[in-house]
Amino acid sequence: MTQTEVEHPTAYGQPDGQDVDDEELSGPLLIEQLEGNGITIGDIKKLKADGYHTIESIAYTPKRILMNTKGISEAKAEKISNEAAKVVPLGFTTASEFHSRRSELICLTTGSKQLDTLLGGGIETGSITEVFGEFRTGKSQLCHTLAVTCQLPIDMGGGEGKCLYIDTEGTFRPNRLVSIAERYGLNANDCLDNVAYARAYNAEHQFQLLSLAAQMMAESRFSLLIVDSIMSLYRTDYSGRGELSARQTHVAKFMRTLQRLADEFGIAVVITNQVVAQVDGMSSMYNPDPKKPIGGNIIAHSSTTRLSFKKGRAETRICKIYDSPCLPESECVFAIYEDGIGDPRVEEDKE
Ligand SMILES: Nc1ncnc2c1ncn2[C@@H]1O[C@H](COP(=O)(O)OP(=O)(O)OP(=O)(O)O)[C@@H](O)[C@H]1O
Repeated sequence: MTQTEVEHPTAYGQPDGQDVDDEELSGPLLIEQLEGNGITIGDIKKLKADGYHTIESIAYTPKRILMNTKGISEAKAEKISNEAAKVVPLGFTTASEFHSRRSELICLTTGSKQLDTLLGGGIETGSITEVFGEFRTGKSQLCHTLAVTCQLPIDMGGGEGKCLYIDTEGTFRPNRLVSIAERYGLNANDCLDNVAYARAYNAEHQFQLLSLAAQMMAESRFSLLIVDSIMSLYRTDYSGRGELSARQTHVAKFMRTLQRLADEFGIAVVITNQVVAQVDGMSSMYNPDPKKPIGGNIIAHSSTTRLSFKKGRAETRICKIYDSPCLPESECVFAIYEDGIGDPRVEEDKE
């Protein structure tokens, strides 16, 4: 994506601010561009109804899954897939080309310099970051802060995009965004307008919301998708032991779709997760307070970066890198304030 110069801290899409020039952003390719060569507008409508809004989404999906769309035959799926593969690069690239693409990756600031440093710049776009920890460890507070910072100009640690917020526990509080927006000098109303909020009521609904999300992302620039929290509805909707396998299949489908959205739209995906006591003997022998995130291997393997949050003294919290493809297992201290996540203040700062 081309970096857009923004002189003042203005929320994305603000009429009075220097707006993002859509022409400058090399965004995803809309699925409508596939029309022709035997692919009709009717086929495109059918795919859109199933949540495919970009050529990237087609290119990243196996043919047999495309065939699950009503009215798409095997031959048609083959044709659509081949056409998508002509425009979306799916082959090998050199490590240096990949390295230069990665160095252009945008990171969203968490509000805390120490936490950003720990994360190698902030929350990475194009991948899934999972934040887990006990209640009141600041998971939702981080989500609220990111919902604002993702709107900031890139040179201020933002992603110049809107935020999509899926709330499964009813803990979203827009008034928290107002104080965080003020901290960054953003207009609070514009900031709130740039957050698309949905309350998910059951696991099926949580999944359906991703289809709507894809449609919205194809229409305007988003830089962040939050799911707070990922497993809570699964825990209530699939409560019996016998339902575990069905639950994990559904969770896998949900996570795959999240990753597809991250790839397709270059957005950061942040999910929060709860923890349960770890019961196996070995871990409790070496760890006095063994807690592990829920969701098993499916969540573990589909989250790119996994962060563990713990309570510290007063407003402080500790973040530990639990799993990352490129970051060491280190930790840092951050704090929760009225104006969002920040660095712990020394005594004289507080007065
Ligand atoms: N306006 C505020 N100013 C300062 N601290 C706040 C404010 N609002 C909430 N907090 C602090 O944030 C903490 C709650 O964090 P958060 O809501 O992120 O928890 P969580 O990790 O999401 O837990 P849960 O699983 O219960 O949702 C509390 O300790 C609370 O004191």
